[in-house]
Amino acid sequence: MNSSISTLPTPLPLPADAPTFLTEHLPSASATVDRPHITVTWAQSLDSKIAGPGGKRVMISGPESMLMTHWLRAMHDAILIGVNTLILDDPRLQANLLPESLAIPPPQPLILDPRLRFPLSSRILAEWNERPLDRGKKVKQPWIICGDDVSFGKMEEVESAGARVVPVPLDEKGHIPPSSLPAILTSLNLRSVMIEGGSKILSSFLHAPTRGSNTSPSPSTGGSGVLVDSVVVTVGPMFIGDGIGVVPEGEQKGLPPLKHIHTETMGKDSVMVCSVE
Ligand SMILES: NC(=O)C1=CN([C@@H]2O[C@H](COP(=O)(O)OP(=O)(O)OC[C@H]3O[C@@H](n4cnc5c(N)ncnc54)[C@H](O)[C@@H]3O)[C@@H](O)[C@H]2O)C=CC1
Ligand SMILES: Nc1nc(O)c(N)c(N[C@@H]2O[C@H](COP(=O)(O)O)[C@@H](O)[C@H]2O)n1
Repeated sequence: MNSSISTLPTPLPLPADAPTFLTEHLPSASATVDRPHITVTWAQSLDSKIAGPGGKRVMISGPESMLMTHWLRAMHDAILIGVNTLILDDPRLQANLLPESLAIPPPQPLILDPRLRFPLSSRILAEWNERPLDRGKKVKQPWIICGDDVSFGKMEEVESAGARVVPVPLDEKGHIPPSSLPAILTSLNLRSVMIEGGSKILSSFLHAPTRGSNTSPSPSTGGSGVLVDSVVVTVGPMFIGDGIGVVPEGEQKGLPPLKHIHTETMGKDSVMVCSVE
């Protein structure tokens, strides 16, 4: 729909209070629009669940690691979730736990939504529409990546409601192809993205083999063909039992080898930073 390139403000240099293990190991500061950095992140229980039965949201992260997640959000130009997470959790996707005095802008929300099921009642859209003075500072416009076969009328309806619609070709599964994400980010002038879930999105991006042959290795991880550069996982000391796994049932095979970079204890939780080999 709206094909104009957006201009993002240069992010503020991150203040000293960001966790050093993030600033040291996550290269979003050195990422470029031509070679965007892709971080995949989630919070899981000891039995590898990210939500409860029926996708019910569970607070896995304690206050310390949740604050870390908001720093992570602030360190990326964009935050990406699947449409099911939007529908089930109705998240805000801001960096609102960071001290207000630092005036750190939130990441750009990107929703992968092939059929454009985006609920017009969603909180991210309401906050964008209802807080005009906070635009760009505390709230960002939701950008919805959908299939290019969605009807023009539907796209127009969502754009009239205040979101931006970005149509792209779908793959044979009817998904946004993970391999197309770097080019999508480049076209949207975004240097880095934090993929936050849910389960189907985590699986599809972690299984994605390559970024394409014409891209150079990440300067910081050295990873050559891999799509995902960094993985940041919060592990909370709890069992969820029945619930949504990190990846859906039957998709545990073929996940990539990881290289451990750092583990930090944050309150009750462990936070692991890895690169993808
Ligand atoms: N603990 C945590 O860190 C997090 C937990 N969650 C939980 O995840 C659950 C939702 O997960 P899911 O149902 O798996 O939905 P999801 O949020 O992964 O969305 C899946 C949908 O995204 C669309 N999609 C577009 N491109 C895709 C691609 N390349 N691959 C896969 N899907 C693609 C499809 O329409 C698909 O149905 C919720 O219960 C939520 O609470 C979500 C984020 C973080
Ligand atoms: N880091 C983390 N820890 C948990 O325990 C979680 N349940 C999640 N969930 C993710 O956070 C989103 C909600 O974010 P807002 O606070 O509303 O911005 C939710 O949709 C999941 O993506 N994350």
